[in-house]
Amino acid sequence: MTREIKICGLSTPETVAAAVKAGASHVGFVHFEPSPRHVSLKEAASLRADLPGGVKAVLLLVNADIETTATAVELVRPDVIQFHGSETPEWIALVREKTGVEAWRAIGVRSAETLSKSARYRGAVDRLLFDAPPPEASALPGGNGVGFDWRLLASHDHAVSWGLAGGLDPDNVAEAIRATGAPLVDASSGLESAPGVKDPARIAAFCEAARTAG
Ligand SMILES: O=C(O)c1ccccc1NCC(=O)[C@H](O)[C@H](O)COP(=O)(O)O
Repeated sequence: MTREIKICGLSTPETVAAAVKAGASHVGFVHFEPSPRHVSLKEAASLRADLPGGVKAVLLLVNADIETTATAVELVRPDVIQFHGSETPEWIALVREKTGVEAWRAIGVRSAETLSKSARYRGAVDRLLFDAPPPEASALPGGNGVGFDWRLLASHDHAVSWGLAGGLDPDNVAEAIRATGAPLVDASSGLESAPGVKDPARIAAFCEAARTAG
């Protein structure tokens, strides 16, 4: 199995190029103004335009309304929309049907019950991204550099394609893969030298560690 690697929260051509060079299968662009990784739709479109064919563009939206979602798809032409708020299966299924764009839903994993309840997205999404929940009410919905108990995933019967996120970095990603068997890994803040500032060396190290994990 070729493990997929998503580098999220990219905002410059140089770091997008670093992710591509490192072998990322997906690059993520966050369109959510409170995030230090926020990019405008025009910036996301420009970054996306330079991607080679084999690397997919993931646009991160958080409870975006229909106008923003439609404009985002028209401008950015993402390969994937990652819904990272409280979006329902019905909403995601509607957007997916109307736009034809692959749909992921991030799930903040608090317990085994969270995982079992995520089955309600089956048929509405193409992938679930299991992430840590926001550490406190004031935190961002994602990109917090926080992990969760990977053991919950080891015993979960996955009904939907999935990926692992939350506090991953070059030093722990191999262990995360060994512990969960994740077919896709996703990282953001653990690859930064400062909030929103991606470090090309950490991107390369993360991709290498993920690629060579057992
Ligand atoms: O990265 C952000 O700033 C962000 C803000 C709002 C919603 C989602 C966000 N990131 C989504 C991702 O897919 C992150 O890669 C994921 O949450 C893992 O982040 P990290 O724990 O920092 O690696």
